[in-house]
Amino acid sequence: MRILEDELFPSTPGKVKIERAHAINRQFNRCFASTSTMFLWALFLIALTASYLSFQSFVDTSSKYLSASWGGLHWEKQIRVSAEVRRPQGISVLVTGAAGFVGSHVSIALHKRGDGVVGLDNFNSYYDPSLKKARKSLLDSQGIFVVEGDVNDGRLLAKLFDVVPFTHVMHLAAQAGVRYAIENPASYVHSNIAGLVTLLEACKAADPQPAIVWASSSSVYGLNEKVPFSESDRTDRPASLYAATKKAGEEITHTYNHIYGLSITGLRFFTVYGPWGRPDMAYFSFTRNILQGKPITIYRGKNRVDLARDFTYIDDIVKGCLGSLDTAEKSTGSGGKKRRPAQYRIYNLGNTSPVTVPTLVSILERHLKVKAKRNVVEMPGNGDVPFTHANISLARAELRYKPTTNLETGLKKFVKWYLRYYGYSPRGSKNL
Ligand SMILES: O=C(O)[C@H]1O[C@H](OP(=O)(O)OP(=O)(O)OC[C@H]2O[C@@H](n3ccc(=O)[nH]c3=O)[C@H](O)[C@@H]2O)[C@H](O)[C@@H](O)[C@@H]1O
Repeated sequence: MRILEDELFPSTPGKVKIERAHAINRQFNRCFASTSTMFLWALFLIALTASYLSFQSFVDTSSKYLSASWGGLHWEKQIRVSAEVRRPQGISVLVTGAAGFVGSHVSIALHKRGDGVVGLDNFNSYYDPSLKKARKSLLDSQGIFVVEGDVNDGRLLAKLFDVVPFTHVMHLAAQAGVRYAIENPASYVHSNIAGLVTLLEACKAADPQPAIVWASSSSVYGLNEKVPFSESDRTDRPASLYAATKKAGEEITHTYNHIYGLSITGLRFFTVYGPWGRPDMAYFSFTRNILQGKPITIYRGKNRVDLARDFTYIDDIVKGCLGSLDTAEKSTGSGGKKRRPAQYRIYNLGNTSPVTVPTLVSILERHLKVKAKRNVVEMPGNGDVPFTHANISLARAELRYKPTTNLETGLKKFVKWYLRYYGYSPRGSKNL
């Protein structure tokens, strides 16, 4: 091979002898012949790969189409039936995050009073999806249809508005949790910012445009120290990325209200708890650990001050959500333009009586009849704030919001549900 190379590419051009030229020629022809064979083989392989890839993408596309969890006449019929209003002056509501904690409760409350409800949920695995599926089964059993899909799916949203002229959207789908933002920041941007914008785009384009009520958070008050927190207080110092995305949501919704005339109400929820709650929250994970005899970690603030939260019971929050939907004015835009200014509101939905975390644990111990193994540590700098406390005068005046369940009573109901749901016998030992 080296000889051939030397001959074909002589170091001194023009020194190839004539008699050797034929030999070179023969070798060159042989070589060319084998190169062209290789070339043909290469072409064949490329063609084979290309056809394999296009076949693969065809299979992908068609299987996506065939296995798509939405679409089709039967699906549309289910949506229409679920969205049917069964009372005079009733509303038809698209509830995002319907298999979530607040979403499932709100959906049931709306359906019970005769409003039309269609749920949307992506059933992600931020926490045990089997709990979300169980909530969905509960909704199914009451005749509420939940579409499996993401708020980032603009096509799906457009289709839903195509099938039903929803009067309202209750937007509760979000990446929740204050401290998880350290681990997975992108999920907050994906759901709380990108997802919100996709939803607002769909609402803007819908005809008629729905009125939107959505979940902001008490965490927007961040490092605010003025208590109780009022809607007019500063919210420009968030302490976590979660809070920052909720604050961004308030600004983004304002923009859509201003430009497109969407009627928008933002609700700042204060640490909502109760039956069918979220396993990532302290009251829930404490209960699990206490029952399993595992230690719980209680964070403590600077100078050994206990952390406190304005824990708010789910039924009170549901009343606040329904009050917001009922008082929401119509959106004023169409075809991408607003005809006149539309309603824009923000409310605190809290309980107005903060309780410290150690007190929360003591209440749980009483209801569970088990002593907790307390491990008190200094609050890590991962987004927590020392306390929350809602001023609810505005919601009281305008939504007739009036919380009635204190932490003692609310946790009793939660524990009752927890023991039953997870199969504990009345004596406290697990029934599995
Ligand atoms: O009100 C809100 O804005 C927020 O309320 C909760 O956030 P958070 O108040 O942090 O609720 P938990 O995670 O249940 O924590 C409650 C308290 O327990 C403390 N904690 C939590 C976990 C733990 O292991 N130990 C512990 O002491 C926290 O520091 C906090 O003071 C929700 O998780 C957020 O989605 C919601 O937006």
